[in-house]
Amino acid sequence: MTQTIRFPDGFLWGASTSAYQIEGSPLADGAGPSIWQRFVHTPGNIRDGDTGDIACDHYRRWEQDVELMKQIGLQAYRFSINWGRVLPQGRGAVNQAGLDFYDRLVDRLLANGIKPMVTLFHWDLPEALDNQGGWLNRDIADWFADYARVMYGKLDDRVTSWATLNEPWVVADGGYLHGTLAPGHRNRFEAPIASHNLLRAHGAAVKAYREMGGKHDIGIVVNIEPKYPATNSPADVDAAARAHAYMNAQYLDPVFLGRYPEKIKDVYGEAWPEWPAEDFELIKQPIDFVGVNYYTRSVNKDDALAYPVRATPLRQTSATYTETGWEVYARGLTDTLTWVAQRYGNPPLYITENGAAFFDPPVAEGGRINDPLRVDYYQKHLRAIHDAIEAGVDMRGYCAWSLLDNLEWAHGFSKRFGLVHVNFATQERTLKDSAYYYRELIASNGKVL
Ligand SMILES: OC[C@@H]1[C@@H](O)[C@H](O)[C@@H](O)c2[nH]c(CCc3ccccc3)c[n+]21
Repeated sequence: MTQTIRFPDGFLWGASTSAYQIEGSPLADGAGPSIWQRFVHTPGNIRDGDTGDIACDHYRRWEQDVELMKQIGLQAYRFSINWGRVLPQGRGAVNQAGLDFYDRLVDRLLANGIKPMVTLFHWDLPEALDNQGGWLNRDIADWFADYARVMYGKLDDRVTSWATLNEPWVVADGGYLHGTLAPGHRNRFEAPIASHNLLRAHGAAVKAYREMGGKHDIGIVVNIEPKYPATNSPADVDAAARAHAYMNAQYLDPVFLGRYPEKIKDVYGEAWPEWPAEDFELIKQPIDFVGVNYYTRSVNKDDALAYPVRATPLRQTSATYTETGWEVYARGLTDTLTWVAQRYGNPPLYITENGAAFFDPPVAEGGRINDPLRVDYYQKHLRAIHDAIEAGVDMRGYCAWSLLDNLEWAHGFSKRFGLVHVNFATQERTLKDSAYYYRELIASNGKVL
């Protein structure tokens, strides 16, 4: 007999997107290009040569998309601001049309009883700043704080949830170490510098918010993937510890503890710089919540050749895998949430992303899209969140990734995470079965689990 699951009163149910993945119109109405403009138009970087030139055409179809959110019954909508739409050169002159787009979107969300949850940076760095060194230039902390002040000034009278960064680990690892994401650098000496400056920029934006008298919530969004050792051999245990330090602790330790995990030096070796002490005073500005993006776990084996963590994830024979090659392992979410709670003093937590790409059947007669594997994924992971709540974790809300099928970065449009199917040829939207399931979940505050 499964017990009746109850989520806390006021638990917030939402869905997430990001600007470059859904908006399209990257240069419309005075917007300045981001580093993704050059990256996607460089042959070989994106599967099938897909780009964000149109994506979900959300820049023009945003009113229809808010209607979809209302149809699903979303209580919140997490989205990001395209920095270059608002500040075409990344600094200095404001592009009023860009600011107006987000202003109108926020008003329409609120008119529909949907809480806007704004992320200031979701990987689309203005090209003009990248031309000045981007995340490798220590001045970017000030550039980011200046941009943040523009957004606070325009929207803080209505936006009550701010996140500075989305997943600094992915930006450093993908953009500067492995080169799989914009700006496509492959340099083990650059990666820690970019990562550190991302955290400095986070701190500078939080400090700016407090200094302007901001009274709402501000936090950071990090991806966390729990790392389990393949065996209990010291070599594998240490490999998992290195992988954990690199992807997980490297970000929340500076923010909450004002220092990096000791293990990170073992990961980077000679590539790890010494940091000025005052940087940590900036990085560890008190925040109001942590956004956790959870998708999967990894089981790690010691592997001297696997740079930089010297650990290789092992495929789990009896597990289900998603289209992005991620194991479905909901227990890892409970473990992740209890780890964050215990290590950092039980801060308020939101799941800001959780979801899966599975092959979806074409739209059936009557417009139904049967996606049972995605429904199962959500059911398992929401039960795992409930287990964490029972263990005392301060869970405040959940945002599914994603509202819409969208541009899955280097995967192009080939990986569909949406609750809503998008026909990219016609831009027709169709709610998948998982959207109807999510609607029931929201309406019952999780009771249908
Ligand atoms: O891959 C699905 C989503 C992306 O579409 C989001 O933009 C991004 O925030 C996001 N992060 C993760 C987990 C971290 C990760 C990203 C890319 C590659 C491997 C792990 C998964 N996702």
